Amino acid sequence: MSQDCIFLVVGGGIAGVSCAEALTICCPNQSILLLTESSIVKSVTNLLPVARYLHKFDVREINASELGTGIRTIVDRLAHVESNDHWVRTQSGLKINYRYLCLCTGGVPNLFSFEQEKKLDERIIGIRDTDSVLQLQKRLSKANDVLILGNGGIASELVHELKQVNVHWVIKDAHISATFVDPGAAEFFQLAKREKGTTAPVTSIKRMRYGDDKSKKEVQHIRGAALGPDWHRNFDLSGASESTEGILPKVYYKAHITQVKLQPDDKGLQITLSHEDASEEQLYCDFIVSATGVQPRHEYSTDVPLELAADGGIKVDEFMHTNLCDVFGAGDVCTAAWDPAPHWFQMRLWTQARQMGAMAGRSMAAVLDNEPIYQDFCFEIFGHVTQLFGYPTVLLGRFNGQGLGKDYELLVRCTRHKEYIKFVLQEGRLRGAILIGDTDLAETCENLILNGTDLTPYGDDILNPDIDIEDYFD
Ligand SMILES: Cc1cc2nc3c(=O)[nH]c(=O)nc-3n(C[C@H](O)[C@H](O)[C@H](O)COP(=O)(O)OP(=O)(O)OC[C@H]3O[C@@H](n4cnc5c(N)ncnc54)[C@H](O)[C@@H]3O)c2cc1C
Ligand SMILES: NC(=O)C1=CN([C@@H]2O[C@H](COP(=O)(O)OP(=O)(O)OC[C@H]3O[C@@H](n4cnc5c(N)ncnc54)[C@H](OP(=O)(O)O)[C@@H]3O)[C@@H](O)[C@H]2O)C=CC1
Repeated sequence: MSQDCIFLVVGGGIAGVSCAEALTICCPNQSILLLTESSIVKSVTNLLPVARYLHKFDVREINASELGTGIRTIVDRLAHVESNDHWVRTQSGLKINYRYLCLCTGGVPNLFSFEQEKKLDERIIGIRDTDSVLQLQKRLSKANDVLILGNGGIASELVHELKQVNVHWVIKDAHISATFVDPGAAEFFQLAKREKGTTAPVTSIKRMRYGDDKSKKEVQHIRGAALGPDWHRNFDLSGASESTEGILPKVYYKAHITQVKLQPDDKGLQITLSHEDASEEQLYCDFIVSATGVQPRHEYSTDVPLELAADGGIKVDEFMHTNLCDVFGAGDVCTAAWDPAPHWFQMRLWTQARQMGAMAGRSMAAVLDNEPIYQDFCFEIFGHVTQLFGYPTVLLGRFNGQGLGKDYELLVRCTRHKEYIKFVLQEGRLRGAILIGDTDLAETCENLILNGTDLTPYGDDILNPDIDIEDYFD
């Protein structure tokens, strides 16, 4: 049994669907086949520009059959790639001959694990797709205490969304949400949570020169694609403890789990945490949510070994080409192995999954048509639009001073409960920004970063709340 196509895209997440959609635009008359393990695929809707190169959008789950005309779909799992002969084999034994292949097989949670005891691992769960949230929901319904491990996107969302359960948040860092924000913004979020609706906004501006590099490092087997924005709105994430109403999550800073024991009668877990000063502390929980990052997922075999980066991702060049002939890659499964533009770096986010998927589609089309191709401008600047602790948040460029060493300044404007704005300046030029709240500054900041405008003459006025900086630079 075999099938033929010109373009074969594997994976029904944002990267795969964006790649297939780009191909329908570039090569409407060629056969495009999407091989997806799950019949539910992700599609981007309500794309809204927030700045010139920055968009926010919704992610919709649709049945694979509802994808645009021009995309054929097969629900099956990729098992083997024979790149020299241009065919793949699926788990069910189907052979698919292709001309160009794009691997968009995403990632799985990089779970914290106690391999020595399987029973303990059963109480450690990760969040990736709908099934995993249903599992979380089931466990929560009987839980009084939950431990959340990790300090990135999922942990920050869960800590804000869980109800009727004691939340123990264990982080390696000295401030919360360190993957995305700096200590100042973390404090802004915590104050907002503690003082919900109590005080009037007061604005303060501070300039700080960084003496040390505070930059953060960037960036089981589960089936469906990663969840979409606001995924938690569709699920009741309540625990079994009504007496916890209004109790804030307890944060364990600079802490590591050193021991996990099952309590007698299968009652839950006894956890030992160790701190930087070598002190130890015990806590009890029903289960652990391991929100500890993503591992690229590529379980299929290949005739020629895929070249992998240190983080396990498939290495791709600026045109999303892997080391295998006519094989491309996009999204969470791959690692950007090109020399990046000064304001861009990779993070495993759906914005980048979409951009990489579309870039891969255009590159494959260009190779088929023997046309020149240039890297898309979106790879010139890192941009991320999200919500953290209920606040709209925009991250631009090297927003945490990533890769800038010790030689940068921070200019911060904070209005309690309203907004937190941080500019990262190097030699008077804006290199990155964190914009929390409805700041309307995204486009201005994007322009300032890309144009490299010298802001030295404006001094701290650049963030003076009485000056409209959008007008300033018009
Ligand atoms: C809970 C959660 C919240 C998130 N929130 C945000 C957010 O607010 N903002 C943001 O920017 N990002 C967020 N992300 C990250 C974002 O979802 C991912 O970066 C993005 O979806 C990755 O898309 P992808 O297409 O590369 O991978 P995936 O979505 O993982 O899709 C991969 C697809 O490939 C399929 N597949 C895998 N192996 C095979 C195979 N062998 N054969 C066939 N098919 C296969 C899978 O079934 C899946 O459909 C979140 C992630 C999670 C888990
Ligand atoms: N709003 C958004 O934009 C959201 C984005 N996402 C994305 O979804 C993906 C999965 O989210 P998530 O799992 O939160 O991943 P993230 O990469 O965002 O965060 C992982 C966190 O876990 C920490 N960590 C890693 N290993 C350990 C360990 N063994 N013990 C303790 N801490 C550890 C990391 O610290 P360190 O960095 O120091 O290694 C980091 O703080 C990510 O790509 C994320 O960007 C998810 C939810 C929301």
